[in-house]
Amino acid sequence: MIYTITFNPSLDYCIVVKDFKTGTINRTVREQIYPGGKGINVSIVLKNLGMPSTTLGFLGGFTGDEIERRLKEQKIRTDFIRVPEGMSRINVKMRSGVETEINGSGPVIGTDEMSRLYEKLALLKEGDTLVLAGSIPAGMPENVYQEILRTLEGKKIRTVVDATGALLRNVLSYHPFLVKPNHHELGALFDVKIDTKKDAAVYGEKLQQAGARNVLVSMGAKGAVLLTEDGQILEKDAPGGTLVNSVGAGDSMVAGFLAGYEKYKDYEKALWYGLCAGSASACGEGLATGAQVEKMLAEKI
Ligand SMILES: Nc1ncnc2c1ncn2[C@@H]1O[C@H](COP(=O)(O)OP(=O)(O)O)[C@@H](O)[C@H]1O
Ligand SMILES: O=P(O)(O)OC[C@H]1O[C@](O)(COP(=O)(O)O)[C@@H](O)[C@@H]1O
Repeated sequence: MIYTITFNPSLDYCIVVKDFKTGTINRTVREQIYPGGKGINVSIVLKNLGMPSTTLGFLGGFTGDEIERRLKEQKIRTDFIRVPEGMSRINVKMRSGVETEINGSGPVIGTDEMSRLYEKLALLKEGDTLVLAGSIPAGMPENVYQEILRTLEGKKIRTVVDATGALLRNVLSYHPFLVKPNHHELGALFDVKIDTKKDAAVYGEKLQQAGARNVLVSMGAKGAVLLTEDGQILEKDAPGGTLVNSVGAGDSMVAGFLAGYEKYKDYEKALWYGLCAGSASACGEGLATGAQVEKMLAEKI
C-alpha cells in the first residue's frame, strides 16, 4: 500500500485576476477550489492513474472537513488525525500574467496528535511506500521527517520525500528511495542558482552522496534530471504544452514516477511517466486525469 503524509493540508483557492494591482480592489475573473497539500495531491494523481493510496496527516476546522469531504468524493482513502484547535489553511494561488502563491502556516499540531501519527506509522509493513511531502505547520521541529524515517529504519519501507531546506537535508542519511526537489529548491540547498540540466546533475549527485538513493530534479517546462541508484543520469525534456496552472505539477510528477516505476520497474520509463503526469497537470486546469496522462504518454514516448 502507498501512504502519503500531508502535515499541512490546504484548500487551494485558485483565482485568475486580470491586471492584478496592489493597494486597490481586484476582482476575480475565474475561481476554483481544490483540496491540496503535496501528499494529498500525490494521492489524487495516483488515484487518477489507477493506484490506490491512503492519505495521512492532520486536519482541523471547517476547512479540514471540506478537504476530507472532497477526497472522499473522489474515492480516496483518508486516515487523518483531527487537531482540536485551529483550522487547515487556505492557500491562495493567483494567476495574473504570472503565478503568485500565498500559503498559510497551518494549525499547531500537539504532542498527542503526533503520537497518534507515530502509532499509525508503526502499522506500515515491508513493501509499503510512504510519501512525505510539503511543509510542516508552524512550531513543528524541523527534524520531524528525519524522525519518521528513523522510526521506519530497517522495515524495508520505500520512502519518498518532497520537501525543502532542512526538512529535505535532514532525511538524506536515512537513504530515502526518492527525493524530488525542483531546481530552485536544489539550488537553495547549496546556495547556488541552477539553470541547466548539467548543473542539476552536479548538485543532484551531492544529494546521492549524502544518502538519497534516487534523485529527481524537476525543472518546470525544461523537464527533469533523474540520478538513479544504479548510476544512471537521465535527462529528459518535458512534453510540450501551454502552461495553464502549475499548482501540483511537482506532486503529479512524484505520483507519475511512482506509478511508472510500479508498472515497469524501469527508471527511464518512470521518469517519462513522471514528466507526462507533471506536464498534464501544468497544461490543464486542476490535477492531471488518467486520460490526460495516457494521452501524453501515447503521443510522445
Ligand atoms: N510550464 C510547463 N510546461 C510543461 N510542463 C511543465 C511546466 N511546468 C511544470 N511542468 C511539468 O511538471 C514537472 C514538475 O514541475 P516543477 O515546476 O519543476 O515542479 P514543482 O511544482 O515541484 O516546482 C516538470 O518536470 C514538467 O514535467
Ligand atoms: O506544503 P507547502 O510547501 O506549503 O505547499 C503546499 C502547496 O503545494 C501544493 O501541494 C502544490 O505543490 P507543487 O506546485 O509544488 O506541486 C499545493 O496544493 C499546496 O497549496
